Amino acid sequence: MKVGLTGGIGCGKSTVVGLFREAGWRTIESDAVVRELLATDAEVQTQLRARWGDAVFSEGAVDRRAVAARVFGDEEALKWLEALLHPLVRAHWQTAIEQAPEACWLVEIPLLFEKRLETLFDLTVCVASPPDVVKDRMVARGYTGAEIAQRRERQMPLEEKMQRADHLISNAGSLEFLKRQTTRLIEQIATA
Ligand SMILES: CC(C)(COP(=O)(O)OP(=O)(O)OC[C@H]1O[C@@H](n2cnc3c(N)ncnc32)[C@H](O)[C@@H]1O)[C@@H](O)C(=O)NCCC(=O)NCCS
Ligand SMILES: Nc1ncnc2c1ncn2[C@@H]1O[C@H](COP(=O)(O)OP(=O)(O)OP(=O)(O)O)[C@@H](O)[C@H]1O
Repeated sequence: MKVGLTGGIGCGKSTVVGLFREAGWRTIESDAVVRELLATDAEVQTQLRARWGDAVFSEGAVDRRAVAARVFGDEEALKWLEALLHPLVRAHWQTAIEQAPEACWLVEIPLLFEKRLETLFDLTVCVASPPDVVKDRMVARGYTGAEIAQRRERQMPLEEKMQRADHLISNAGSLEFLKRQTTRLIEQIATA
């Protein structure tokens, strides 16, 4: 079973991934794979340095905030970064799944529908939170309102993701509420 998980920025994707993992699922988070590539992949770092120089490095490591400032307001720059990273991210999760194709896999992909990857999965799940709730949670994590808005503008509207997904999880309330729905969904998938 292969499930693709998506949702808007800060809607709770990573939290849902953690709940599936606790339930014994194998999980992959695209955002975490990207962070790993930026932190450790020499070729990716060489490409970033060739494009933006030392301005996107801090003490030898990629400065993600500096990269974000360059790409989220510049469509061409974002396209370039996506072309560099997306094939590597996709190869990462496809290779992992190939090694245990019969296992239950949950793959978190923020741009699941934007990049038309949904056909690669048996089921899709969207986790959704209202914009004001997202803002409070993301500001608490150090993002500014402008940074959140810029990322959101680069994504399909959340309502459309919700309509396209096979299952919806509402993360408008407490963590307990989120956990109850996710547990119920995991049971439903297991017995389907
Ligand atoms: C620009 C980068 C360095 C900023 O890193 P940062 O740690 O601040 O953000 P993080 O990676 O945790 O992403 C946070 C959220 O931003 C949104 N986001 C990230 N990349 C994109 C994108 N290409 N388009 C739209 N939204 C995006 C997602 O909702 C994501 O969950 C990083 O997001 C990046 O390299 N993005 C390009 C690769 C990509 O498309 N990743 C997302 C799916 S594979
Ligand atoms: N129901 C909730 N109640 C309180 N805090 C929550 C709840 N759900 C998520 N959070 C917190 O909100 C923040 C965003 O959640 P999470 O990281 O799971 O979202 P995400 O969709 O993966 O975010 P991103 O788009 O940045 O990758 C985190 O700090 C998380 O701990």
